[in-house]
This record gives sequence, C-alpha cells and structure tokens, in this order.
Amino acid sequence: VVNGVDAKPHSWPWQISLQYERDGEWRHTCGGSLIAANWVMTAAHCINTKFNYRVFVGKHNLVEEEAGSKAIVPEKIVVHEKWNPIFVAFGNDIALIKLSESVPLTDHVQLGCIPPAETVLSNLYPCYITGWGRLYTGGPIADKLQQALMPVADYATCSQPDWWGIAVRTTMVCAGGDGIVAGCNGDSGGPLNCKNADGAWEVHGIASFVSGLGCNHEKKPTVFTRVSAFNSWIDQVMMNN
Ligand SMILES: CC(C)C[C@H](NC(=O)C(F)(F)F)C(=O)N[C@@H](C)C(=O)Nc1ccc(C(F)(F)F)cc1
Repeated sequence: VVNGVDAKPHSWPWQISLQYERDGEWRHTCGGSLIAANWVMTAAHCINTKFNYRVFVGKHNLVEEEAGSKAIVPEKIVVHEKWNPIFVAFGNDIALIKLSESVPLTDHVQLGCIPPAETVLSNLYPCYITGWGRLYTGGPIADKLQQALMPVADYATCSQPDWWGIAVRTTMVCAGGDGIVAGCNGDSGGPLNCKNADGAWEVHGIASFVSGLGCNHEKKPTVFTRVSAFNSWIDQVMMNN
C-alpha cells in the first residue's frame, strides 16, 4: 500500500498472508481474506501451480513471530475457470483456497463477510485497502500490515478514457486514483474493506491490478475484483469441494 499507515494490530482479522516457498524460505506473495474457517479468498493471479503455498493467519508484522498467528497448508486451490492469465483485464481474478484444517477463530483470526450479491457501491463510498504490498512503486514490501482510505471510483468514472477505459469491467470495483494512495504489488488478492449501512465490515474487493506506469498513478485507481459479482461461484465452489 502506497501512502498508507500501520494498521492497528489484528484490526482486520480476516486478512491473511499467502506465502510461497523459495530456496527453503517462505516469502509473502499476496494477501487474501479468510471467509470460512477452512476457506480463503484471494486473486487468481496469485496462484502459480509450480509453487508450494502456505496461508498465514493472525499476522501483523511479517518479520516477527507472533503469538496467535498460524500457518496452514492448502488442501486444494480452485481458480476461476474463466480466469485468463494472459490478460488481467478480462477479469474473473478470483480464487478460493481450501485449507487442510479449519483455523480456530480468535481475537486475532476472524471471518470476513461477503456482501450481498450484486451490491454496487456508489462513487466516493469510503473503503479501506489493507495489505503488506510495496510501500511505493518498486519499493520494499511492508513489515507491518498497512491500511489506507480509498474511496470507490464508480464504473462511470473508472471507465472514462483517461481513467481505465475499456480495461475495467462491471465485475470489478475501482478505488483511489488520486495519485497518492494506492494498492501496490504484494497487495494482490487482499481485501477492499467497506462498512455497510449496519456498521458491519464487508470484503467488497479482491486487489487485482494497478497501472504498469506506477502503483499510485493519477486517474489509474487500484482495480479490484467485485466480490458481489461472484457470490454464486463462491457458494458453488465451497459446496462442491
Ligand atoms: C501481476 C498483475 C497481473 C497484477 C498486479 N497487481 C498488483 O500489483 C495489485 F497489488 F495491485 F493487485 C499488477 O497490477 N501489476 C502491474 C505491474 C500490472 O501488470 N498492471 C497491469 C497489467 C495489465 C493491465 C491491462 F490488462 F489492463 F492491460 C493493466 C495493469
């Protein structure tokens, strides 16, 4: 996250760190959201069948051992069947990871809520991105979980020619675009958190892409998979696996 702040530890208890093993060490590669005791929602582009993964729950500082955190290996990873790795702008950038064991829910580990199907947020609706992604374009990833207020840019705004134009679909949600605050590499797969009318947090987005010209580029908001476009897919996958 570019120009964010350290999150209050464990204040986004559904945020997970997806890590893969390289040269005998585990590396953070993406964020994700715990949506059931044994299911994590992340981005399809985070998954590479060549790698071994683990899901770390209950984390705040990635470079410290933390009581209440736990690493679980996946039993199965389901990538959306219409995801096309050639072109992230085709959408369907969503995947579900079934954990090999259910995680106990605690003060540091809680479930993120999926919004009602087809909920579309209005322009400038206040949401927060969270993640351990790069702190600036080309920079290091964060040690401590970052958060930043990123207002929604509705489809009418986000699909303007000098914004994302035809690269954005209605199955996506844009947020930010002020050239200051943005998601960045490593935030992929993580949540766009928005409070609903009842004051409950919901995961409305899965961080999908930012501009290749730089993470915080004006009029190039961070683009998320719109979770409310995939309720039935999520239900089907969880029921059938
Ligand atoms: C690996 C990528 C598919 C996803 C990667 N995503 C992210 O960094 C994050 F954290 F915002 F989700 C990204 O946007 N990386 C930049 C460098 C990128 O490739 N951006 C990008 C690629 C294609 C388009 C498209 F499809 F519109 F042409 C737009 C932006």
